[in-house]
Amino acid sequence: MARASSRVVGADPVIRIRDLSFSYGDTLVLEHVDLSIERGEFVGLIGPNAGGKSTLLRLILGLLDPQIGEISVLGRPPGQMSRQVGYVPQFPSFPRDFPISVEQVVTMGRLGIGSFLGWYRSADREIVRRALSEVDASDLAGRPIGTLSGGQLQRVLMARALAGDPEILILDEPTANIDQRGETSIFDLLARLNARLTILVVSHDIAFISDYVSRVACLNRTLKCHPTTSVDGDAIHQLYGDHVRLIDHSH
Ligand SMILES: Nc1ncnc2c1ncn2[C@@H]1O[C@H](COP(=O)(O)OP(=O)(O)OP(=O)(O)O)[C@@H](O)[C@H]1O
Repeated sequence: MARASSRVVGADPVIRIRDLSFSYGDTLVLEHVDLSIERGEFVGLIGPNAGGKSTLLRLILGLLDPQIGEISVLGRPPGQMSRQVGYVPQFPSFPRDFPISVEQVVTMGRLGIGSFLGWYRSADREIVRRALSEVDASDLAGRPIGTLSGGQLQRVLMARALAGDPEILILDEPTANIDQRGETSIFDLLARLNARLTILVVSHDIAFISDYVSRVACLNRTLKCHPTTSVDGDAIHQLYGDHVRLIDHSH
């Protein structure tokens, strides 16, 4: 099993968040959040339900605008850098007979990048083929998207994000509906991708992700960062009570 990245991470923030606060109406969801993620980092974002994790991701993706504070992605406002950010959303599901193949889903990751007309077409197909191969899903290319298992679907959605040739990969609970073997295999794949991509992944499973990530950001309206070495069960229970899943994967 791959373990936390040993890459040298320099002072080159790809995501910088300063004093960010965000409310939905009267409900304050994020308060004075500061976070700087360096190029090459593999950061786990954890926290209780409704702690604001998905909201923070939406702000980083430029789908929401900060009301107070600043976010920059690769030195620019988030919405301007969407091509450089690959996103794998939470719990997607498709009806079994949804008439789109895996290859077509991954090709959507090229939308807005190349033209699908003329000579770009074969280049796009080659990139899609490579993305599927990188996530070990080449054999799924012709399958209808609705017939995949949870783990297969996650890999395909990762391929879709990779097809856009991003610098940053953001995943919202990629293993929420997957058994432990599938979870290990997805995180081994992320560890491999971390050789060339900065990764931010939301998870509830702190014990598991500690083996992979270099840093854990704990979000419960406010945010605290910990190096993985200092995150233990007691620390997490003090912060969140029983809301965060702690699983011993050593068996
Ligand atoms: N579009 C919205 N309008 C109003 N309130 C919202 C909206 N989206 C989220 N919320 C609320 O904001 C809070 C934070 O939600 P968010 O989805 O960011 O948390 P989360 O940490 O991702 O939760 P989970 O772990 O359950 O996915 C919750 O109370 C949620 O109900």
